[in-house]
Amino acid sequence: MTAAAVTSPDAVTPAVTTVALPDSPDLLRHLPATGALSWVRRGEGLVGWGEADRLEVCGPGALAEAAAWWADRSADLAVDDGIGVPGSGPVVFASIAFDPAAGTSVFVVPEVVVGRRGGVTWLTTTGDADPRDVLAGPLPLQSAPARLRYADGALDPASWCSAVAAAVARIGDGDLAKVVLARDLLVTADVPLDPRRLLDRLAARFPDCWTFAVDGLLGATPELLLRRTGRELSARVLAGTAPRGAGAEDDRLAAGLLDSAKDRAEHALAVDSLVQALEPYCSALSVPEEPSLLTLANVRHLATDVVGTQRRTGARGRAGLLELVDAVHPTAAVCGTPPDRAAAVIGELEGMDRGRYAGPVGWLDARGDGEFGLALRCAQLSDDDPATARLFAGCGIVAGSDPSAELAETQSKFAAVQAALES
Ligand SMILES: C=C(O[C@H]1C=CC=C(C(=O)O)[C@@H]1O)C(=O)O
Repeated sequence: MTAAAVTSPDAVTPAVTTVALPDSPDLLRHLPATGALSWVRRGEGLVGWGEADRLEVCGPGALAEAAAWWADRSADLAVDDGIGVPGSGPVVFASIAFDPAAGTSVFVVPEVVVGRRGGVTWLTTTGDADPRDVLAGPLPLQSAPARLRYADGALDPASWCSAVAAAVARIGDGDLAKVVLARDLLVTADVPLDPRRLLDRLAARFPDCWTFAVDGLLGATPELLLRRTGRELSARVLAGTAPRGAGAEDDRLAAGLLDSAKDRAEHALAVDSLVQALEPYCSALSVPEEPSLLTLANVRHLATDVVGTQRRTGARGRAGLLELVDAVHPTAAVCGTPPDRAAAVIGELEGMDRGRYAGPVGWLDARGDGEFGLALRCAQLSDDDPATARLFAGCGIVAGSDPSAELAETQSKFAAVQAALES
């Protein structure tokens, strides 16, 4: 069966030009009020806007279809790239559904991109895009909403805790080893939400995360699903979370996370799922034996940075980034172990459509380099009402998980976007 795709009707083959820009330390401030595209960490990355081309795709084979579409489109472009680094020249931003066979994945080729890497800043334009707005300098942000109202999403807290208890019982019965259960929270502001303000606040509070935006899904994710630079592949796997505390309590919580057998088991399943999927594509793969701690403003995670080299020959050596993403997603950081049983339990117990939450999000260039994170700590802005959004947070459930502790963990994770909305 082929995937159902919606593309721009009369795509032409425009010219793509990349030129150096004077240093521009705050990429996010260049974004216009609507249509923000972003992948920024510590002031480097890419922002974009406008749509030179777009693909929406859904169904079995969706990512293979998207890869063929991008190969076809990018091969046709007349490219003048005076910079020649990953992310310069033609790029496509992507936000892939958690389940690409059932949900819609979105690919956007911007008209304008501003990028920064290793202190070098550039501007890429496609077709007749007019870059004068960029060169005019950063735009002011709108003021924060005076009032925000929160409402339960699909499940209220008590029902979600029952779902966690049911998952723990399934794990106890031996049906599966781990499942990631998520919940959503609805937010309504007294004024339209300003995506630029949200991105600005997220980037300031979460410098170690990737601040992303594609087609109204905005967030700051700490988890790198897969980066490809030439034949080098890298990932940051996260699973196992502790709250932050004040003073000595914070140190105690950090030590407790590193020592927690439950969190280590939950983490190991996530690392194993990535490694097993990536290994066939690699001639070398380096996986630290012990996880490290990643400390964020709201939570701490167990983290493992994996680095590999893609095979030089054979079909797997030629696999593009989207094929690799298709192979590794969903890891047990967002789905579970074994993945098919975990996906069934998610469908049965979560009571909501994840959409693009917990799906791969990032960018890809015409050389095949790119970066994909997992869309976590994020908000889906509503198409219908610009003052409302849906926030998401999930937790890995394993043997011994306590529903009320998992509920508290979702609240700590929601706090990332809530703080950005409120400041
Ligand atoms: C599914 C989420 O987080 C994942 C990533 C890091 C830690 C996780 C955990 O400890 O449960 C989750 O696996 C989320 O933030 O919505």
